[in-house]
Amino acid sequence: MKWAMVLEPMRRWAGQRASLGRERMELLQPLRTYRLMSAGLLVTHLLTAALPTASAVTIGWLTTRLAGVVRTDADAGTMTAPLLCVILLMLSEELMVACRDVLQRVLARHVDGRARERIRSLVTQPRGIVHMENAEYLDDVSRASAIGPGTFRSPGRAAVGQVLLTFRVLSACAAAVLLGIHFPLLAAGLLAASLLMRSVIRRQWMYLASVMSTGERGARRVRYWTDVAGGREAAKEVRLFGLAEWSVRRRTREALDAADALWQSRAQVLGRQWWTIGIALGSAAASLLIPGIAFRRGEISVGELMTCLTAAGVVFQISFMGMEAYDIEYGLDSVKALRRLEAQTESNGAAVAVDAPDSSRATPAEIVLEKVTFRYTGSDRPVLNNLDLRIHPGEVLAVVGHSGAGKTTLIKLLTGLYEPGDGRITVDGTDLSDIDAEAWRSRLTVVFQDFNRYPLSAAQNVAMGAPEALHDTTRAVRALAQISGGTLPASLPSGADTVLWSEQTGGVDLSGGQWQQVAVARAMFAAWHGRELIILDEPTAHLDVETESDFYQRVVAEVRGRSVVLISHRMSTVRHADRIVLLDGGRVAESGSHSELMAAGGEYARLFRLQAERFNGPDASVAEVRSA
Ligand SMILES: Nc1ncnc2c1ncn2[C@@H]1O[C@H](COP(=O)(O)OP(=O)(O)OP(=O)(O)O)[C@@H](O)[C@H]1O
Repeated sequence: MKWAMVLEPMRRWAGQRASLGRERMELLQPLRTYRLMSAGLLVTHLLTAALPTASAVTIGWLTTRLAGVVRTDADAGTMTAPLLCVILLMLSEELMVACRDVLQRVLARHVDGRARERIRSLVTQPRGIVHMENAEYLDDVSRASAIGPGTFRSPGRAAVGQVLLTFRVLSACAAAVLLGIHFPLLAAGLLAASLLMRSVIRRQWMYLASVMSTGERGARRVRYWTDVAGGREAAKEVRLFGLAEWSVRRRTREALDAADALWQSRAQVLGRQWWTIGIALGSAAASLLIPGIAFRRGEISVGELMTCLTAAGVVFQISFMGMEAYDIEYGLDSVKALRRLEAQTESNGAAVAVDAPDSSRATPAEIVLEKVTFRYTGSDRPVLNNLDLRIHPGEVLAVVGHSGAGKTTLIKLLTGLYEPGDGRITVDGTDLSDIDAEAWRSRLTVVFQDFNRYPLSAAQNVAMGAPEALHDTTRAVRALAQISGGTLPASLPSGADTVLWSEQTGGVDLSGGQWQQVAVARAMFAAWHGRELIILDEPTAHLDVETESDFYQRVVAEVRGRSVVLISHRMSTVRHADRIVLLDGGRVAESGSHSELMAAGGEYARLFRLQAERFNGPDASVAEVRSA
């Protein structure tokens, strides 16, 4: 029992050391890619580690000669050789440090560049993005991507920092051996005390680094409120609603809250410094007194005294945390976050590619949703619940339903951005999860409600619908003209070449409706470039009545032959669809053509009448309903 009490902490300590060693070795892995530079770095390190010990010996030699000159009137020329050696060693040390620093910087940049590339490929992976809305995932993206010059997390600086630290320890050990020739106990004690001090300070910094790491979410909130308080996006509402002062106060409060935990931990760490100060004072006193007393007693010469004092100084230096220690701790945080992102991406399951992009298909695929259930992370309520839906090849399917019914979620499942929790989606009988995500994406196009607005020309903004055909400006302009009845390109200062970004000279910003025309033109352009499934989420929400009334002829008829999924709250937009489904309670509650659903007199008919009444009054509604 007693043995167990002693052995258990030792076992735990050994386990911690081993895992620390593994983590540190992992930091060095990326350096293997740059063998030549890494070899150069090792050479400069070896020399900079050996030079302080050599300097200690030479300073002792010089002091002995100096004492000889002073005491015995010996020829001053005897000092020339040791003096030259000291100067040469000092210059070499400076030169080596300069070379080492340059190599370190270049290597760190290379490693960071690779890490950034890896993060980019992970966060832009084509499949399964539901985890991206996870706060933990976003924390890890922030931790992993805050790298490079000017930021404190850098796997590159951590790697070169680890090499530097190893050589600093080696240099301290070499100096301890030199000191140990005369004072073995002092050398062993000083080395142990210096390493202990370093370990205590390191633990404190690790603790602070972990507090900083958990502050990512707070930092994101501060960035958000900074944008609200001073950014362009929120400027209109902030000024109109008189929110300027309030938003600045809110930002300040968020910033103080975010900093609070760190300040408290810093105060805690500072309060515990007496420990390290005590060890430092004891070590310094022993390093000066023991050789000093030995010299007074005549046990060592003045040269040996100088050698011992210089060597003790080199050993003692290891107790100080250089910048490399912070680089290691913070960089390690970034490396661990990257590993977690990799694990998360793998757990999302990279699909086996069984299908190739095929834009030359004669008919679009049949898409079937079988008993699909989906709930968002952290929510018990399924948004889609045992949903069955078949999208026939080439049909125009309208999806309607109340706000929050799950229409946009359905799109994200169809496009493979999300994966069903239960049930499955098949494309011509093949499970969507078995189809290569990128190949599937190349067969469809989507206009989301919050589509992207690129700071590019109008034509390029349209052509982003089929990036492989960015050069095809003719069709991009045609799509834009088609959706706007020719008005949009004509109204722009440089036509379709006008950059849609007011911050660029000659650039302009568009109205909400004009932007929507660009987005819909993007879908048409994509259809002309072989996309077989066209998904439009509220494509007419911002369009004027005239453009909306022509929407079907201008857009849907134009992409006939492809399957179209059309989501809209505007019944006038959806009524011409081949089939309309109404989502309710996570399932398809009604399905049929406009006239079938009107005849059935269900929820769709009620919603249609309600909208018709609003536009035309109750009488017109009756006429509209009859004619439907
Ligand atoms: N990222 C998310 N995390 C958690 N819940 C979400 C998320 N996105 C949507 N939801 C929830 O899922 C439900 C369905 O949302 P969805 O956007 O699919 O509805 P919708 O039918 O498209 O609504 P609308 O017609 O207003 O666009 C809503 O209750 C919404 O709160």
